[in-house]
Amino acid sequence: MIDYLLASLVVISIVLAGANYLAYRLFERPRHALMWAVAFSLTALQYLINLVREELPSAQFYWQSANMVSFALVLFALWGHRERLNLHTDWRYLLACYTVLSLLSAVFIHLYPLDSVRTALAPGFTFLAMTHIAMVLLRSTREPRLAQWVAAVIHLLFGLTQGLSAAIALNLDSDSREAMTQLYNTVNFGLMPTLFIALGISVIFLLATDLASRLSTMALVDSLTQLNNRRGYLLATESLWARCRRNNKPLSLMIADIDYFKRINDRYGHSIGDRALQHFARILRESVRVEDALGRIGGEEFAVTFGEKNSAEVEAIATRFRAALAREPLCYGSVELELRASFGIAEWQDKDDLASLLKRADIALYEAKAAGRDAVMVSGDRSLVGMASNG
Ligand SMILES: Nc1nc2c(ncn2[C@@H]2O[C@H](COP(=O)(O)OP(=O)(O)OP(=O)(O)O)[C@@H](O)[C@H]2O)c(=O)[nH]1
Repeated sequence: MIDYLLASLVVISIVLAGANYLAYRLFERPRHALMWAVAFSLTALQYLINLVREELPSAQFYWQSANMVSFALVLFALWGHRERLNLHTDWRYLLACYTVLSLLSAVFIHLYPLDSVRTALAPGFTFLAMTHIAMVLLRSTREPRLAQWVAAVIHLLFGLTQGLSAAIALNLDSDSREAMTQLYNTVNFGLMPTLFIALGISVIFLLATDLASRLSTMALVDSLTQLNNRRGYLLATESLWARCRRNNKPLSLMIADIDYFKRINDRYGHSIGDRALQHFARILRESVRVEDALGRIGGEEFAVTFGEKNSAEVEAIATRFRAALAREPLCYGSVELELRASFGIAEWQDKDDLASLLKRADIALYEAKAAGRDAVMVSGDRSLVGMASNG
């Protein structure tokens, strides 16, 4: 019966290792997925060692190998979680931890054979590591929170079961050895497999939700400048718009378009053109507040929506931004490029919807370009009247 259970756990561990490895290969190669793949492979090995226990050369060999594999798999699992949350982990510290634990295990198997300690070492360490994982997951501010909370609770439950195993194991050398062995087996083979499977699923759930949130970010963010793309910008603007409307506050929109950008591409090549876009985006980001909605809405066209600001205030921001552009030319190798841009600004009026506001800012931009470029134009009442009647 126990052999069947162990064989199933070997297969399940291999499946979980494969799923993690696939996640690693198929999507941007996150290192933590690879570490978890190694951890689950080692878990498969550990269950296999248990399965073929009788065939091994000696009990000491069984205990030492089972313990060493167990320490390694737990360390890889922990490392993977820390890596996923961008927490610095010194591998030398992990190696030192592994060496000390393996030596301790050897001492209690060979030098001072103590059933209780050699049995308790692995679950005791797993308890500490799982508690640590649960804590870092709970403290993490990374999205998605729900998947992390689920994983934290399961890791904590798994850790507590391991802690219970360790506590029972520490009493193995007492008078009630038989009862303790029975209790130890009940926890290990009754409770642990279910929690182990739940833990494996929670890790896959973490990878899947990470992937989903990465994909939705990619759908809203421009990969070149890391600003919102047009869709992301419109979404951000809609929520800003709703807030300003609710609070009866002004809202203004600015479109900025780099002048003669085609010439930069033609003269210096596309990669310098890309750098110019990144340079422009960085200065623009630094010129606005985090709460403003900012995005790259076309090739060399950027837009910012300012909550609680009227057009005169935004005009002043545009002027400051132009000065920053002049102060900070793009320097790349021998190339030194001073970027210039034209700006169209429109302030929200009662009859505006987002499309008409954007259109008015666009018309003002067109006027700035027509007036010779490197200029800021604010949408006037005349165009406002025209837009409002359009719609
Ligand atoms: N390097 C680079 N170029 C891009 C990208 N997206 C669009 N472009 C180029 O941007 C240029 C835009 O050219 P135009 O629309 O004529 O604008 P312009 O030369 O800035 O002229 P004005 O706006 O009238 O001052 C085109 O040559 C596009 O190929 C990009 O992601 N990277």
